[in-house]
Amino acid sequence: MSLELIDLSLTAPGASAPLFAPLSLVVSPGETVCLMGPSGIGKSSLLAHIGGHLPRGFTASGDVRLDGESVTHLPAEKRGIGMLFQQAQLFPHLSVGDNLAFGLSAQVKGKVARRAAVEAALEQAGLAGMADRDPATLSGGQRTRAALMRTLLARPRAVLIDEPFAALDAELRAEIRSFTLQHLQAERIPCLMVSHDPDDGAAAARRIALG
Ligand SMILES: Nc1ncnc2c1ncn2[C@@H]1O[C@H](COP(=O)(O)OP(=O)(O)OP(=O)(O)O)[C@@H](O)[C@H]1O
Repeated sequence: MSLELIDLSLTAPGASAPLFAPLSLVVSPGETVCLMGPSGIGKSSLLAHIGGHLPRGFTASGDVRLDGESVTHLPAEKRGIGMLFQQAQLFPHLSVGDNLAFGLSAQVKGKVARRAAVEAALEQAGLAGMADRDPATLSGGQRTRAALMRTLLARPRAVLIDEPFAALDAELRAEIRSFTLQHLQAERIPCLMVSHDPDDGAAAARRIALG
């Protein structure tokens, strides 16, 4: 799987000029590219655009391709792109296991197979036995790992992450960062990560600056 951006450019509502110079980039299978740049340059808006969630009023030009196929005109739910944010968003009304099952690809059929896939993902994330827990009872690091597993279970074609480790303390941040990047690499999923943290940049395969 690869994620390709071709001459991508965004203009904020009411602005007369694009936010940044046209961006062209290929993110290879399993590669994580860290996107850096000053506050307000449009990093989060760029991720939103790639994911198909660009807020109303923005205009965009250029193309987003997955494995060479243009997805620019597809709605978000048809792109197969997973997103992870700073506040690991688990549904508070569902158990941890049901949160992961919610992400699980429809390709996994049957109750038993789906439960086994969730159990295996929990175990990989060091969350074995926590399927029935309420997300509010998890630590920040456990929540982030659970959110990552929910994203991976959907078998995304690419993953976009926005400041995903910023809310964690320094020690946990390093652990969760390497856990996340290793999983994306193992699954050969291309990843674009927005971060201000130089350690995130150093852990990524490449760094690019918007400007
Ligand atoms: N709904 C909106 N209407 C008008 N302008 C907006 C809207 N949302 C964002 N912007 C503007 O678009 C620009 C890009 O915002 P964005 O959040 O993508 O930047 P960023 O690089 O992610 O910033 P930060 O690093 O501070 O999170 C900013 O200048 C912001 O003011």
